[in-house]
Amino acid sequence: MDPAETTATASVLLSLAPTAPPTPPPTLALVGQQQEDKEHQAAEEEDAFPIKVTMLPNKGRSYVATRTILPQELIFVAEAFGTTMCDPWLDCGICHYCWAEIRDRKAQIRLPSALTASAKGTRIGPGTETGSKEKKAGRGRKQETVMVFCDETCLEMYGPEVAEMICRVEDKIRRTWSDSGARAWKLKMEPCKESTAKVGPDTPSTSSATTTTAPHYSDLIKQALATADTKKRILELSDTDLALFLDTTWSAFDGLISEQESWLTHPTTTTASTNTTATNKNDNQRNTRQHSHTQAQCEALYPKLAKLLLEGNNQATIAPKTSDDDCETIRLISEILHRRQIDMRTATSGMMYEGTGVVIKQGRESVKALAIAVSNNDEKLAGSHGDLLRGGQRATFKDYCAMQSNELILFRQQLQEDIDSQDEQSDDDEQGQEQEGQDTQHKGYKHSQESRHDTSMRQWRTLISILPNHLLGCFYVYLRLRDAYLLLAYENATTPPSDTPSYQEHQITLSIDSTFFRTILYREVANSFGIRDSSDELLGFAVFPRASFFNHSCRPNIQKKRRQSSRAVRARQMEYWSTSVIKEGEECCISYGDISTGVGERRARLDDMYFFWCSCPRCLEEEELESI
Ligand SMILES: C[S@@+](CC[C@H](N)C(=O)[O-])C[C@H]1O[C@@H](n2cnc3c(N)ncnc32)[C@H](O)[C@@H]1O
Repeated sequence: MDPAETTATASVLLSLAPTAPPTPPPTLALVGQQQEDKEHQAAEEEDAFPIKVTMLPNKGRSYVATRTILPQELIFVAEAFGTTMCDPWLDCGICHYCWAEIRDRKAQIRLPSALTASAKGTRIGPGTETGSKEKKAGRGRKQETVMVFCDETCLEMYGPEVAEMICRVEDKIRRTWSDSGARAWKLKMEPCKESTAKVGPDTPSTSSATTTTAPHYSDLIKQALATADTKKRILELSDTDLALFLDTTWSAFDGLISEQESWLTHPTTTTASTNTTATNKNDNQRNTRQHSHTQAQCEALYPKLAKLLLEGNNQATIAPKTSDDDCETIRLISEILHRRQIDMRTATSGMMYEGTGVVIKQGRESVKALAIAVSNNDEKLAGSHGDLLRGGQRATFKDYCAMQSNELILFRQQLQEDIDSQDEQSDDDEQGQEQEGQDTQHKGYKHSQESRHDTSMRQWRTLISILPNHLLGCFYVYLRLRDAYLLLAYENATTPPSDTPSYQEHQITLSIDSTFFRTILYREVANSFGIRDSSDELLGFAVFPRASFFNHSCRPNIQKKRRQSSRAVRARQMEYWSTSVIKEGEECCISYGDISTGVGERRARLDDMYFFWCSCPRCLEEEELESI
């Protein structure tokens, strides 16, 4: 079958929207008829989708065939919800929306410089990139953060405000965290406030509007240590207890950060406009002084916090620059956060996706609840996924949350690696820590002279010393992101309205808390797909929530292909094709990366990267052959 032909057919199938029948008068007979029509339509739609999500023993959710599938059938097309381009390829002539190499340089649009003009009325001019492989290799990359798009259509599809936001976030992420800058802010070590200011994604971090009473971080640190006070004890925790331990640890981290943030002098838009319009010289001087002081504070806060919270007895040193890998992660998280906000806006305006927004717009708590529901109730969720598929191609944040979170398994893997790599000396340290932990718990009188803050900080250091380095790396990325959002929120609050960036007009909220951060971060792990160009070079990564239910087999019956981008098909989509006859009820599997190696190597790689020991028919056969 010709791929191009089936592509078109599948698009039609996937965008199957029920044709609205003329609205009849509400008589009982017609209500019955409508019901029948609906059932008929549902049965037809069921036919259109040859796969459904189901639970399989030891494999979690998986797609299985709902009918016999013939070879070379296009099963479905998934659209990326979040993407991130590998660092060396940024600004090298790959469109950030459709991921096509930009050949027609006249149609190239660049961000952020071109955005303001384009938002007002288009400035598409000749680009400066050649798009050559030499450039792609990363040579000649400029320092400024830019995103390039084929043209206005691609920019529009990507979302100009999201693109601008990502460029601005990236500029902040790449700033150097220097000691000299950090001197401007002295962390306040006064007795802590009892009520912890919680800054959530729906509460801009510079706003003091919402404060919820949450346990104080000092209690949370104690609670985490009471759950487990050595690496080995953490490893022994059940899933539920480990989840609680991580929740408590991250909440303590949030509490420590939020307390310091709450000491900042908050800039307000009122002050900003007063500053620009005041005729009184003294007022102007006072405001300018206050602003420059606050800006210095904002710039210094997070570098200081990183030193205070991540260094200490863990012998970690804080990198002044964010690594390229971390920038890629942050770009992905930012895009997903902003897409969620667009979902919310769409839901609020009641335009599309009924149902979805009702849950999501309630904010952080709903996402937490949703994440818990997903992990506790996979079966129920699996059942509802047929609806998601039928709903159309465009994924939403709810779909993203439905993906498997790999936080616990990744944490255990990293902790085990840390333990394995410990030498005898560190084993001694561990025993020392164990002793110290017990001392902290049972012989509190030893430190009776300490202030409450000092005690908390000492206990915090004990806590981070038993966490895997990988988690400290996640803490660092989180601080970087919050730092960027704080600085941007400050800029927004102090920018005169006429210079307001478009993302502010669109009300993209600049804030994140650890619940959202973890929700996004640990679902990307083992669920994202590499995006490659025609010569198989890795350009970046994308998350396709609805494709994330394909399990792996070393003898796959489904093949994924990047949808060829053209002016007619403007999308960053992945197609899934059958490669053989698949019987009704049979599992539909893709392969996760290279399967050309031997069984041992394959299994080790899958275990390391995707956290499972492959027992597919091919692995079992090869294992048996090897044992003969
Ligand atoms: C992209 S997700 C696939 C969907 C997943 N099963 C779920 O419930 O969301 C990848 C994860 O699925 C599981 N998985 C995939 N293929 C598997 C296989 N052949 N055997 C066991 N587990 C597998 C692993 O936990 C892996 O990290």
